[in-house]
Amino acid sequence: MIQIQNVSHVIGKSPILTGITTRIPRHGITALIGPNGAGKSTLLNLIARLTPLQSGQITVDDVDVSTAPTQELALKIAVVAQQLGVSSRLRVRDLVAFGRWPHHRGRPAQRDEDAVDQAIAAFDLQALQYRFLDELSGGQQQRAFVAMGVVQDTDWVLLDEPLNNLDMYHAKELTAGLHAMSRPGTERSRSIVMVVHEINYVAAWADHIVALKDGALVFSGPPDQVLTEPILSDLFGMPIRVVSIDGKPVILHHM
Ligand SMILES: Nc1ncnc2c1ncn2[C@@H]1O[C@H](COP(=O)(O)OP(=O)(O)OP(=O)(O)O)[C@@H](O)[C@H]1O
Repeated sequence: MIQIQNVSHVIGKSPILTGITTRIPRHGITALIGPNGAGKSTLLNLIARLTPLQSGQITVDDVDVSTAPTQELALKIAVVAQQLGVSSRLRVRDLVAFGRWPHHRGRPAQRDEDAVDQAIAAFDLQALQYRFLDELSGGQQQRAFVAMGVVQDTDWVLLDEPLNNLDMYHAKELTAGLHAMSRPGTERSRSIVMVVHEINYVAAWADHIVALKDGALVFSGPPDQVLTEPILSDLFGMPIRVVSIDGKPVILHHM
């Protein structure tokens, strides 16, 4: 479980997050939702210690992220931050293999190569694995970065907008793949925390939702409690309808 206790964050004099207290359950997919600028990426980066915590406390399975040794954290949490342009002449396979670094610390063994092979296959990257990253489309790059996060073989995988740039087929394949690997009871069950804007993917695949607005926690809980017309309309400041098709919620927001 991730426990977030009274976390606040400021940049300069601007409050970015205020007094966030919530829990993210082990296993399953947790979606961080909310409008642009709500503080979702900031919270994800604080959990992963990409941004130093200013106040409050965050523990991941009882490990305090502020004080945990880097190696311990790297074996517990993988993070795929938003990709803001890739300039490097790095091949896809080399990028994915970076995810194994916390395990081999510079001396890759056969099991590391096997893990890289598996991740490359799982994210449909075989045909692209020897291409340079700057020769890929945005969606192909996105899949390579997610594969690098998953190959790290951690209990927790944090992803910032992993569906960015993906076509419908690959968005569904990626989400279904993350969902499968997060089921409790499977051999290597991960807990996935991801920032998602595509609200119908949240409705279809999330097990738990954390909703933020203006740096504050608006709601957290299971989808059937959060994905309601009043909560979503208030969260995004627009009229939103929730209908049921084949017993599943479908969110209409474009009319
Ligand atoms: N380096 C920075 N300097 C100043 N303000 C920042 C900085 N980084 C982020 N912010 C501000 O912090 C707030 C939260 O940003 P954050 O990226 O966490 O939001 P978000 O919910 O992930 O948004 P989005 O959906 O647009 O990705 C925003 O108002 C943003 O402008």
